[in-house]
Amino acid sequence: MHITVIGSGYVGTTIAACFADLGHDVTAIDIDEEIVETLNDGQSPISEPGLEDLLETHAGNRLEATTSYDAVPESDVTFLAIGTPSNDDGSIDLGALEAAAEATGEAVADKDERHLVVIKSTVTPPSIETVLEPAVHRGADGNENIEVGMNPEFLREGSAVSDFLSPDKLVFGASSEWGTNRLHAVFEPLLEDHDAHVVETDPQTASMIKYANNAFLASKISLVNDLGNICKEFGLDAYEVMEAIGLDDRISEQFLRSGVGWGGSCFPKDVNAIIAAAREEDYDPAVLEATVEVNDRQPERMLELLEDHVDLEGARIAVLGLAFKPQTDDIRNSRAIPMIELLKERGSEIVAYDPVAVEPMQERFPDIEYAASAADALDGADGTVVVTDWDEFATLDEEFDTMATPVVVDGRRIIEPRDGITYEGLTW
Ligand SMILES: NC(=O)c1ccc[n+]([C@@H]2O[C@H](COP(=O)([O-])OP(=O)(O)OC[C@H]3O[C@@H](n4cnc5c(N)ncnc54)[C@H](O)[C@@H]3O)[C@@H](O)[C@H]2O)c1
Ligand SMILES: O=c1ccn([C@@H]2O[C@H](COP(=O)(O)OP(=O)(O)O[C@H]3O[C@H](CO)[C@@H](O)[C@H](O)[C@H]3O)[C@@H](O)[C@H]2O)c(=O)[nH]1
Repeated sequence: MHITVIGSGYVGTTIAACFADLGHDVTAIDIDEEIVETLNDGQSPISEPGLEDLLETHAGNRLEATTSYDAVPESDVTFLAIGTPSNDDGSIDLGALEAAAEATGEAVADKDERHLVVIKSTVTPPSIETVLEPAVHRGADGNENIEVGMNPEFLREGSAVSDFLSPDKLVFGASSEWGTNRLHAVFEPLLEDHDAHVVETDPQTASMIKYANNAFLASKISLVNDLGNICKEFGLDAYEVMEAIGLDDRISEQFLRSGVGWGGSCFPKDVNAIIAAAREEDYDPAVLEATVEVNDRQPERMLELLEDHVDLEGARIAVLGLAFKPQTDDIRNSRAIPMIELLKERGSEIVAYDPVAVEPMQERFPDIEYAASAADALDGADGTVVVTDWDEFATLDEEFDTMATPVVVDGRRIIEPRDGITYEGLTW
């Protein structure tokens, strides 16, 4: 099949490379010329394990990148993977996606065969029906051969390629049997090798499944954090408790790691967007609001634990970990951001370290000190907060002996407590 993928950001690049790997001919389209050039050079515009290899193999072969929409009518299916950033009230800004949807419609306005336009971006209901489908049809000038579908994406940063190529489930949102069959044809090479569940539904339900998925996972972590905070109050270990409840198949052992909370480009944006969409319908989503509230409180709780041992005014505090999770340099909504803000408010002198995410954080906080290693950050510090669970932090040991006062508050249960350091786990 020939697939066009519009938007070559995080999701677009990953799916374009993976579709090519599945044997499809792929045209990746982006308005950013630098991204297009990078892709055509067989390089990746984002850092993601395995992606560079796929691009090296398929660029100039089964994968071509361009700024032009000319390939759209020649293709069998078009995926739209454009950003849907947050507005101030938490709702999503559909502007860029709507413009791309309309331009896609224009590109297929004269097409005589049926064409499927698939929304890959995460969008709240009812926007497919109220904004995106009308934009495509407006562009296509009423051409009835054009159908709009929805295929939400569940990949995680740091494991995007393997998540895409070995999914638990695929969700095909289409408004006709033809649309569903088309999506089956796209994913057939993947389903030949992988036993994934396939959910066939309408586009609006497909868009809600994506939000329900992320809202459920974020709420699971917030619930675990709430329970973890209670465990800590009673001097109990939340990890021992969660290990036990994870043995219940109905709960599952995944996403039970309590700590400083969830960040990234998806959970915060998506939970706030579905809350805003619910409020728009005059529904008050109490559990989801509490999910956000618990998450917002965790960095403050960490500092309260630190304050039990260190007077923060003027103290030198090492922040270990700046990325929102390990294996990425992405700092979007990282818990390190509120942590640094809170430490600044308290008048601490901050020294921060991350194996890969120093540069983006320097842009966000140019006025704090950055260390070249965890050892350097700890040297002479009055206390440290561990915010990201990078493997290298698990091997820290004698580095703590160089601290002025070896107080460690661990937000990710990554440090091994031992004699000689004052250790506080956030929920254990
Ligand atoms: N990042 C993730 O892990 C992830 C996972 C699942 C779903 N999503 C969702 O997927 C969507 C895309 O996210 P992303 O992180 O890939 O976004 P992104 O911002 O990284 O990429 C969007 C790309 O679209 C391009 N673009 C903008 N307007 C265009 C136009 N008119 N024509 C062609 N290209 C255009 C931009 O130049 C950019 O390269 C969002 O809705 C997001 O919520 C993201
Ligand atoms: O037990 C856990 C698991 C995760 N986290 C935190 O949760 C956040 C998100 O982690 P993860 O889900 O691994 O990363 P993302 O790349 O944000 O992926 C989520 O968001 C994507 C974008 O929508 C979805 O496609 C994925 O399915 C969904 O997992 C990170 O800050 C983690 O530190 C915890 O605190 N405890």
